[in-house]
Amino acid sequence: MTILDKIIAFKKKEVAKIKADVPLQRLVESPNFKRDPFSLRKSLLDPYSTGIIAEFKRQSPSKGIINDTAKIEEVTEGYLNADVAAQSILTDTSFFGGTMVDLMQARAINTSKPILRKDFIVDGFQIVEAKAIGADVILLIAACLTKEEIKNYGQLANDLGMEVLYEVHTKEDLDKIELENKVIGINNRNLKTFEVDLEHSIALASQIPSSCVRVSESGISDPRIITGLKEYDFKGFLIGENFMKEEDPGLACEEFISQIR
Ligand SMILES: O=P(O)(O)OC[C@@H](O)[C@@H](O)c1c[nH]c2ccccc12
Repeated sequence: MTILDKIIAFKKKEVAKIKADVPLQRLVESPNFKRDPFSLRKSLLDPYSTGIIAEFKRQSPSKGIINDTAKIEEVTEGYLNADVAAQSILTDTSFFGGTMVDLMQARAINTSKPILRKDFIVDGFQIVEAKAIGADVILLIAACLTKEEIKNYGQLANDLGMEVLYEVHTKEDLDKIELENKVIGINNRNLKTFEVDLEHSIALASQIPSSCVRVSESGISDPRIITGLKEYDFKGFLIGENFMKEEDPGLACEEFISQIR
């Protein structure tokens, strides 16, 4: 059993429990439900966009604790000051140490840029929940969903006015998605082995139609990597640990961005 299988099995139980406790109606009545989500696609395609999607991540199964003192409000302010294209916030608690409250607190401060709810979506309920906590974008990880689930969950997110970042790591993942006009994130990290390989991502990028917006995720720690990835038409760059490992992630992000302008 891989760690990804373990996470998904755990997630399914967790969601079943929350679903039994929280009526959908309560989510729909949340004030965030009325806001018009920001578009990740638009933000990444803006000619002045830095393309950086900066993540708030306290820990991960592969790295253990990354930062257990950073405050979501301060990091959000720092990332916005640094001029990120979007924020990504882990809401999984058991494996990544994030919470839905983190996202809600970030939303209260972030009134201009898209927020991605980074979690393992295994049920439509989590998509409604994402909207209720103030997310603009959800992540759908192709490796842990069927073709039908990807289509249905993508449709549900769009019906709620949200966008989807479709995450792939292999050609099989890509084959499960109706690719046209989608925002596709190539995860440089294999979620089954934790191995990071940028070359693999670049090779996979050639299989993605030009109507898609390409995002490169994970293991990016050097501004020169961004320059290289731009040559392969990547428009978004999802960076977590490289910022979060610093005491002041917002400042680290600002310094990074000053080197790619
Ligand atoms: O910290 P990194 O190596 O910069 O990676 C960020 C992000 O890509 C990574 O956290 C991630 C990518 N896909 C995921 C799916 C679930 C949880 C986390 C992730």
